[in-house]
Amino acid sequence: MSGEGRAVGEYVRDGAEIYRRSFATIRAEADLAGLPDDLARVAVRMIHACGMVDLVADLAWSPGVVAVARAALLAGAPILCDATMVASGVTRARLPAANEVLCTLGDPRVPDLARRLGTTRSAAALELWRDRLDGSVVAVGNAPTALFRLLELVREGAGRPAAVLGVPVGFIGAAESKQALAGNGDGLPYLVVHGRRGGSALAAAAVNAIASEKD
Ligand SMILES: C/C1=C2N=C(/C=C3N=C(/C(C)=C4\N[C@@](C)([C@@H]5N=C1[C@](C)(CCC(=O)O)[C@H]5CC(=O)O)[C@@](C)(CC(=O)O)[C@@H]4CCC(=O)O)[C@@](C)(CC(=O)O)[C@@H]\3CCC(=O)O)C(C)(C)[C@@H]/2CCC(=O)O
Repeated sequence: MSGEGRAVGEYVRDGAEIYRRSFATIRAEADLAGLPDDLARVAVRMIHACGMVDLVADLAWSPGVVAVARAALLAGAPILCDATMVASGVTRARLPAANEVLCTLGDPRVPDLARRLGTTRSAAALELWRDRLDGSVVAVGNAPTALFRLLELVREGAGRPAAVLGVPVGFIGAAESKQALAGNGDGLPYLVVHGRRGGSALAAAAVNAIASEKD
């Protein structure tokens, strides 16, 4: 009923305290026991971005992926993002080497490329990654077709990312693209959330956690 319930004034206003309590709640409720320590930190931040403590059950990763991705960022690797939403979510102040954060989806050449290649704009945008792919950290949060295309590019020898954070969301191709990444026979380091769940916020949260040792 309107006018009843908690008074509007009673809520936590201290940002640091909100983060502290959130992370404590996640650590109390999520089953992080099976995760390496560095990945547990990443998982906490990803759960923080989506509110689902059971996300851990769908995580899959290649051994050492967090260390590999962090080393690449420390060495100045660019972060290649499928969606501007992912790129916008990356906290620049956390990046260890003022890393470039690149999303080519809005490039004016992309609509024509997509028509010519008969694919989505998200996948066509990766054609403009060719000279940046080697040693990069790739974050796919939205588009399954981008993740599929990335794997094709790697197969074609276009370049080899240092690590791929593959968490596209959705119903058509999302689960399959993540299975393809996790099953890649190219030894490409990866982190995925299997199934339909994912999203730009999760991809950005993973980058933010890997980028900095601060919570
Ligand atoms: C099929 C697509 C899906 N999009 C999803 C969810 C969201 N997408 C948003 C927005 C704003 C954008 N999505 C595009 C990437 C657009 N989405 C697609 C495509 C049609 C194909 C991608 C694919 O299947 O691989 C794609 C267009 C394309 O040709 O590539 C976007 C570019 C469309 C546009 O506005 O131009 C745009 C991204 C903009 C950017 O950030 O750079 C949503 C915010 C939806 C909304 O607008 O309401 C939402 C965001 C989800 C997120 O966390 O990222 C799905 C569900 C992922 C879906 C793919 C799978 C499916 O089952 O449908």
